[in-house]
Amino acid sequence: MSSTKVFTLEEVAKHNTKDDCWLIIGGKVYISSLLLLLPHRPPVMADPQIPAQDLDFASRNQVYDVTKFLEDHPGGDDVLLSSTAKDVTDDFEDVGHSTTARAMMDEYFLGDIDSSTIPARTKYVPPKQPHYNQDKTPEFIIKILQFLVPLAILGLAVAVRIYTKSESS
Ligand code: HEM
Repeated sequence: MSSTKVFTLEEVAKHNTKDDCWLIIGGKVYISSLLLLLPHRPPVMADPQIPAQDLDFASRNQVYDVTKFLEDHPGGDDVLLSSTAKDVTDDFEDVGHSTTARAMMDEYFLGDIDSSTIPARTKYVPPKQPHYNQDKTPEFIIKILQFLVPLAILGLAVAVRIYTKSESS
């Protein structure tokens, strides 16, 4: 049995101040033979509670107590304080934290989060756009005509002028 503590989102959310700041950051946990290999992090032993069918890929969110790190965080304490009470894995990854940063995390590790307490992400559905006409042909024809019609009128005028001149002479 794993001795890692498991917290609910509600429990973690209570720790959201400068004097007591917990974060939920996860990662893709790849399992190779009996080891869980978290990218850029030292391998940890496979959790026997993870069902066998999930053994080639599993996702595990973890809870970190970063209270002591707030002042030293190179990205500032504000960003950490506004990262409480939610899964900030994507934000953490978007910053592109270095391997050094990832190695530091072990120092602040508290336990796992019960992922069933984290609300499922809502998938972004783009609003329906009015049908966009990909066919540019009519626009193109109008542009050509705008150029050709005055040219044709000019040509006609020149032709009439030449004709009337030759008639009179
Ligand atoms: C235990 C958790 C965390 C640790 C140990 C940590 C550590 C670090 C370290 C060492 C850096 C310096 C750059 C690097 O080496 O990558 C850094 C930068 C930064 N971190 Fe974190 N961080 C943590 C969580 C977070 C979270 C949750 C956010 C929020 C999204 C965040 C946002 C930033 C930002 C914005 C920078 C500045 C990046 C830059 O200036 O290029 N960090 N962090």
